[in-house]
Amino acid sequence: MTLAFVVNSGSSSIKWELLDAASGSREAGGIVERIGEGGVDHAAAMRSILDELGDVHPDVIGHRVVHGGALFAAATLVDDAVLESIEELSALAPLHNPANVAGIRAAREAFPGVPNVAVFDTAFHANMPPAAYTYAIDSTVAADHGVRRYGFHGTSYQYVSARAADVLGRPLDDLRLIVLHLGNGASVCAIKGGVSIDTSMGLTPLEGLVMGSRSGDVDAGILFHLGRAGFTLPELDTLLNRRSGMLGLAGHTDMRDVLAGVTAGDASSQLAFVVYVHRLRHYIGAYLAELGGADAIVFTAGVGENAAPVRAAALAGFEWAGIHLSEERNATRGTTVISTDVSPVAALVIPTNEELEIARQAAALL
Ligand SMILES: Nc1ncnc2c1ncn2[C@@H]1O[C@H](COP(=O)(O)OP(=O)(O)O)[C@@H](O)[C@H]1O
Ligand SMILES: CC(=O)OP(=O)(O)O
Ligand SMILES: [Mg+2]
Repeated sequence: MTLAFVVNSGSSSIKWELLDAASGSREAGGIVERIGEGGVDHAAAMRSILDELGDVHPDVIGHRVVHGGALFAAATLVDDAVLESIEELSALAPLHNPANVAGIRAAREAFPGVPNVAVFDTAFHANMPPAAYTYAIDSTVAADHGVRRYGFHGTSYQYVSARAADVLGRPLDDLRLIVLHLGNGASVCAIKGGVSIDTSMGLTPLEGLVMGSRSGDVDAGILFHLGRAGFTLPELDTLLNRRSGMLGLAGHTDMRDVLAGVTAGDASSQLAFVVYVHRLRHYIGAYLAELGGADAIVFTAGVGENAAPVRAAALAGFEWAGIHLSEERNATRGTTVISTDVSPVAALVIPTNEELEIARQAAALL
């Protein structure tokens, strides 16, 4: 048994678990939400988690670190130099990396001598081809400032793609998968033989899909237009990262509220829903082209695992590509295979487990 303490620190929450990395058996766990509201910061949240944890002796501590930049292509044992690099990458992920650094500092202090491992969201995408990760801007400016596409949610993609191969009973090496990680932050990944060949998030976790409060893809010209109208840089950052997406369109970040609004006939919720789905379909089509067809389309994370109407709308009319959804299976909670028996492309719902994947990768470095 390898007892792992896992800290999954997001922009506004910390999920934690104490588990056996070998068996996956969970000893304790919890979540602190709404960090940043009411004076609670990530350091205070970590102190309350450590209090709740009490007198335990983990063999290893695994941390989700969102941005590893071009420096980290795999999970890494944390020393002072690594911690400093993660801190320097905060410029590329200001909502996430400072929280990850605070979590690592608190864990080192609470458990002296226990190894800490950083597991990066970006690592899974480290082998994307240049055609997918290069922005067509002045190459000197891009090189000087680390401006390229990195991609995120990689720990989730790694876990879910391996599970998809289990479900399909085929080796991951042979599979073309389109995985949609639809949480509060959301992205999609084209995975060929277990390798990410493209993903919708870019330099930061802002690009791509419509999210709870993030816009996803927009014309960069919008920034100049609003800048000339007097918006400051921090205001533009807040606008696109915190006041856009479903919140900006419908007044709710939570898909449950948007779906309730759709049912109640609320016009702004209906618009938010069709914009959200339109973007999903855009990427499914693009990744079908990039992969040369798919063996499975996989839904995961809060929205992907729970919102049947989103899955149905995302895959409607894709029969031409061999995707045949079973309405009945899709509507039945807890069903893994939601395509029909004759569908050439499988549609799957696979709950993600970033904590278990982090525990395994952390334990593997001991
Ligand atoms: N039953 C449900 N129906 C629709 N959406 C849901 C349901 N349960 C959760 N969600 C959505 O999942 C989101 C959270 O997903 P999660 O993967 O936990 O996100 P994150 O890790 O980014 O916080 C919520 O914002 C909510 O919109
Ligand atoms: C990278 C990212 O968007 O993370 P989250 O979904 O936890 O906000
Ligand atoms: Mg998440």
